[in-house]
This record gives sequence, C-alpha cells and structure tokens, in this order.
Amino acid sequence: MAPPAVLSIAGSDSGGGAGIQADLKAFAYAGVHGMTAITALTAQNTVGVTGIHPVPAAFIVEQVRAVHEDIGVDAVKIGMLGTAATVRAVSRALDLLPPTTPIVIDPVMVSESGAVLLDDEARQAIVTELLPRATVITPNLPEARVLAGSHQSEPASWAHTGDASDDVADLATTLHALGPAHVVITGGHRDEIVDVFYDGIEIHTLTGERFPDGAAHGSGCTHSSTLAAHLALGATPLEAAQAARSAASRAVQHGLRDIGKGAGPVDVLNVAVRALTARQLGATDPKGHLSARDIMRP
Ligand SMILES: Nc1ncnc2c1ncn2[C@@H]1O[C@H](COP(=O)(O)OP(=O)(O)O)[C@@H](O)[C@H]1O
Ligand SMILES: Cc1ncc(COP(=O)(O)OP(=O)(O)O)c(N)n1
Repeated sequence: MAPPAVLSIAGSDSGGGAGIQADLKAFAYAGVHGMTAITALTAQNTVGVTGIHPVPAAFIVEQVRAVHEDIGVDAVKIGMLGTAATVRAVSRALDLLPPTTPIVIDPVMVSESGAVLLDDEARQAIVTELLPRATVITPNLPEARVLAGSHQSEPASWAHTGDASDDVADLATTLHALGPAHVVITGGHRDEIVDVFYDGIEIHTLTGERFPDGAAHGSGCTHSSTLAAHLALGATPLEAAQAARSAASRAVQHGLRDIGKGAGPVDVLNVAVRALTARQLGATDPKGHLSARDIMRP
C-alpha cells in the first residue's frame, strides 16, 4: 500500500538545514511520501541569509495543483511565506484541496541566524487568511508573542528567551481564539524545553530532555513537518505533537555541529540510521555519522 503523501509549502534553504530541505528529511523519517511547493528561494548558510527570491504567486498555486491532481495530498505543512502576496497565493492553493485536509502552519518569522523571513504585511495576512484554516499552528515562543500582538517582530533577542515570564498557556488561549483548531507553542527558546499544546479545552505540556550542546537550525521545520506527517498517518493532533517534539528533539541531539561556521543543522535522518544500526547490528555507534549506505554494506 502507498504511504500517505504530505505536501510542504515552504522556502528553500540552500544550506540544507531548514525549510524544504529539512521538511523532506522529516517526511522520510516519519515514513510518508514528501512533496513540495516552494514559496521562496533563500541564499542561506549556517551564519546568515544573503538573499531571498520569492516564487511568483501563480507558480506557487501551480505546484500545489500539480501534486493535488495526480498524487493527492493527505496533509499540508506550511513554512516560510515571506510576503503578503505569497500568503494570498497559498490561501488560493489551499482552496484546491478537500476541506478536510489537515493543515499545519509553522509561522516562520526569523531564522536562527537572525534574518527576517516574513514582512509585517505578510504577518497580518497570515492571521486573517491562514490561521482560521489551520488544524494545528506551531509557533515558537517569540512567534507566538508576535501573533498574539504582544510583541514587535524585531529579531533582537529571539535566540533565547530564558525562563519566560509569559504565561504560555494564556498565549496559547489567545492564539486559539484567532481560529486554528489546535495550538502548539514550541519550547526551544526557553530554559526548560516544554511544548504547550491547546485544543480549545485543555492545556497539555509536552516535556522532554534539553540538549544544549546539540545543533538546532531547522528544529522548527523538522517539528512541524513531523507533526503533519503523523496527522496524515492517522494520529490525533496531540499524538502528532508528541511525535514531533520527540523527533525534533532527537534531531537536535544528533545535530551536525561541525557543518558550517554558525548554527549547525539538525539531523533527523541520522537518528533513523542509528536506530536501524542498533537493531541490525545489536550496537549503537555513539559518535560516527553513518549513512544508509553504510548499514546496507555486506
Ligand atoms: N536544545 C534543544 N533540546 C531538545 N529539543 C529541542 C532543542 N531545541 C529545539 N528543540 C525541539 O525542537 C522543537 C522546535 O524548536 P524551537 O526552537 O521552539 O522552534 P524554532 O526552530 O522554530 O525556533 C521544540 O519543540 C523541541 O522539541
Ligand atoms: C527557508 C527557511 N525556512 C525556515 C527557516 C527557519 O527554520 P526553523 O526551523 O523554523 O528555525 P531555525 O531552527 O532555523 O531557527 C529558515 N531558516 N529558512
């Protein structure tokens, strides 16, 4: 039987750490077929973003139409959008899909290296045009504050917000009132990494270990793509959020700190290869970065 097919509508990271590139790895790790509708090309590495080239609105819609008409879309993850014109194009593209299609929105605003990836008009358009259509939204804490209107969108001090004084549960309630069915505020920017899940009735806290020495570029993309994949596989939103927290966290733990001079990328596939190796060889390789080819070697 064919695996579910999941579509990422997001930007390309030329450095391979975040965006579409991270999404496809997360889809492969979750065991679904990954598809893409690229919204923008970024010239990006581990230290910064030197250019952004938006994809024309009509071509974003065409990419979605192409995969929908032939393959079908079992869930959607939405990442970097950049401009209001792109937000509107994505909204039009979603109209092509059955209204029951699960939609996960990661409202990407700032890269780990500090580059602004969403302008102010686009932020407003996301609130009015996309949030009400979302099955789950997955802002990190600074993004949640901006969407809730309690913070400006400057990237300063985004890297780490310490032990936030905000009541994150209140923030989740405020965001839920904007229309999404479920809210997950991810906890990577806090001292204690706790994701907060709200379904309109009850707050759940998703806890787990913090890996301060890992590599976290692309952790948000890995999280939201895993969540979309698990919805396509039939998980409930809470189960999918738990799977996403776990996959993103282990991808940070095994992240590639030595790639580039800045914040290294997460490595979700290395997690899978280690698990396979452990199962097949009865041992783990705590240090080496193995490839699938390594473990297939006779
Ligand atoms: N240092 C870390 N240790 C463990 N898990 C982490 C770490 N940083 C991020 N994560 C995981 O990645 C997810 C997304 O991270 P976060 O930093 O909140 O998003 P973003 O990358 O969008 O800023 C979190 O929910 C958490 O599961
Ligand atoms: C093209 C592109 N999309 C998204 C991001 C941000 O990635 P994310 O995983 O949300 O955040 P960081 O972990 O990189 O902070 C990006 N940089 N580029």
